[in-house]
Amino acid sequence: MADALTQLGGKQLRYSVYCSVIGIALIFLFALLCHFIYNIYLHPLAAYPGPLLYRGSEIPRLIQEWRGNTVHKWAELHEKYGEVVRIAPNQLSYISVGAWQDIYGARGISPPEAGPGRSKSPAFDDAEKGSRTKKSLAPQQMPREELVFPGDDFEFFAPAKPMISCSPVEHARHRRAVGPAFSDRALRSFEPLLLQYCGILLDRLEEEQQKEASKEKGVDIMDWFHFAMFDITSALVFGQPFGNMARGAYHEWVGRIFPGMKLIAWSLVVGAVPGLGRVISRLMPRKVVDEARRHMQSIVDMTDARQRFKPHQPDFMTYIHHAGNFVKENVHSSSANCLSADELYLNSQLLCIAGSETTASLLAGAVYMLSRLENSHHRARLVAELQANFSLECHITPPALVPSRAPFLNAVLNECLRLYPPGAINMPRTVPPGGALVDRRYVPAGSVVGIAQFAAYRSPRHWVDPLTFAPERWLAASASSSSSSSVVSPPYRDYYADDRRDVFKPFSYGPRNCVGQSLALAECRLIVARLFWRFEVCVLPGQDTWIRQRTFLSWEKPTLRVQLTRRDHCLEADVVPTSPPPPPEQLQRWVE
Ligand code: HEM
Repeated sequence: MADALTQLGGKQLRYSVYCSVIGIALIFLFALLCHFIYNIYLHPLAAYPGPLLYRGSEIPRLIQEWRGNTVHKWAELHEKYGEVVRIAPNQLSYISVGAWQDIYGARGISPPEAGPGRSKSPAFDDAEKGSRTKKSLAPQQMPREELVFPGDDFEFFAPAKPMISCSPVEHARHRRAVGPAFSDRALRSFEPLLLQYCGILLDRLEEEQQKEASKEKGVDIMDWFHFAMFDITSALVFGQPFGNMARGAYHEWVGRIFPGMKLIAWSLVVGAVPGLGRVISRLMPRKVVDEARRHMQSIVDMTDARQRFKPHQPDFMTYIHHAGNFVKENVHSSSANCLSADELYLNSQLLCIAGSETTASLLAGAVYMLSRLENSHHRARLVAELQANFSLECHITPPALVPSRAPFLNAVLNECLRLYPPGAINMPRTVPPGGALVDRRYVPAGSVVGIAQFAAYRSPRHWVDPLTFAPERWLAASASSSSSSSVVSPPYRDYYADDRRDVFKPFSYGPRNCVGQSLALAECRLIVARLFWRFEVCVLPGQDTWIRQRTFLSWEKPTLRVQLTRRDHCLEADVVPTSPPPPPEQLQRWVE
């Protein structure tokens, strides 16, 4: 009897536990449903178009981020829904020309436009007042979206931030401190270093190609572009290279970058789910956290080591203003122009990654595009331009490759940046208090907005034959903007006349645009020109889908196998500079 009663009591208890769990789950689902319905019908962004699930819930966007599929998905959605798409309840993606100025421009908040059917929003009055009062404190720009990492384990040197994610006021100081390293004078002084590393890259590629194993398998030029660009940038940041090219393998620090990017991208997805971030951070294996700490410690060691010696040629640190290794305060006044030690470490890491990953993408994109069978006439035209201009490889220098002197080379690079932009993911900004007009429509404060470069550059709304690799479209641009019409044949000029070239800003725009643009272009022009001058480059079969890549902060680039054959014209030629490079003050300009 007692047993039966206990059994009955146990059953009842289990029953009431089940009921409570089901009840809580139902309440939770009901709350989610209400939130979904609110997002669809009542949210301030309710009037913006987009797929139902994306408008109602954050989950579909997070799934795309997790899968590394955002750039392709946003391109698909823009084709379906137009120039602005609501990709999450609180987030808008744009591909229109006007959005560049409104989101990234120095005046993040545009003046309201009076016009038919466009009433001035009361919220906009606040925005205008706000912008007037704040003007004296900071240049008006939309702040970057605050990224949420799970836990504090990956927030090294907090509260210091690197220039790419600091507040608008701090950002101006960072740019003043770092800017001199990218001045015309500084860039000219880096020329000997670029020539030296470009020479090493080509020689090492040639050695690799001659190895028995490479006869069939070819050379993985993707790895070699990574080796070279991380070597160049580390030589510029730390005064000495990582030594990837010398070793023919990744330096330990560089090797951690690629899985690290994926981990950061996934951490941001996890961090975006309320509550989940904390849980995951507690469960995060200590090994991962220790690895991240070691990674950051290497940056500190390399940056500190650079302060103790003077490299034999100028580098970024020759020009960057910083407050010395042990000064961590007193640099935060808005009129200062130097970095604290922590900021220097964070910016060293930023420069190292931003300066290498992106250029390696552009170089690989150029090799892939030019080597495709259907583009062989473009490759022939590039080689013809190089052969007409240069009889020796050592004559190919950054000043000799500016657009006015090597128009087709520059057109090729532009076309690669269009079809395969290294900064492909949306660069998110948060609309400041008071709201903003983006592309002539009001967007409330707190919304996240950004341009989808990949989608914008492949949209038939903006480009004639958008998916065709056609460097001529850029020659048409230069022909119409200059008096010289001899560089382009008339049919091209007419055919691509409707291209919206003003939407093309692969280095972004405004106060937070790419500080390394001129350096990046000089590096890529030099390497592509010398590579195609010296070698016939042939991508091995079976790699047609190489360009269909996922993105985890940057492109996840697979191997790219090529065969390199030295051209006849340089069998006998002198490919090594015979005289030492001239001193920097005698070098010509290579920024136009
Ligand atoms: C083809 C090569 C490159 C491309 C396409 C590119 C593109 C970009 C883009 C789109 C941004 C804006 C990112 C954002 O707002 O979220 C950016 C920022 C930046 N880039 Fe580049 N970049 C390239 C090469 C370089 C190089 C060579 C360096 C330096 C060595 C560099 C250093 C930076 C830095 C420091 C920032 C942050 C600027 C700031 O926040 O003020 N980049 N880049």
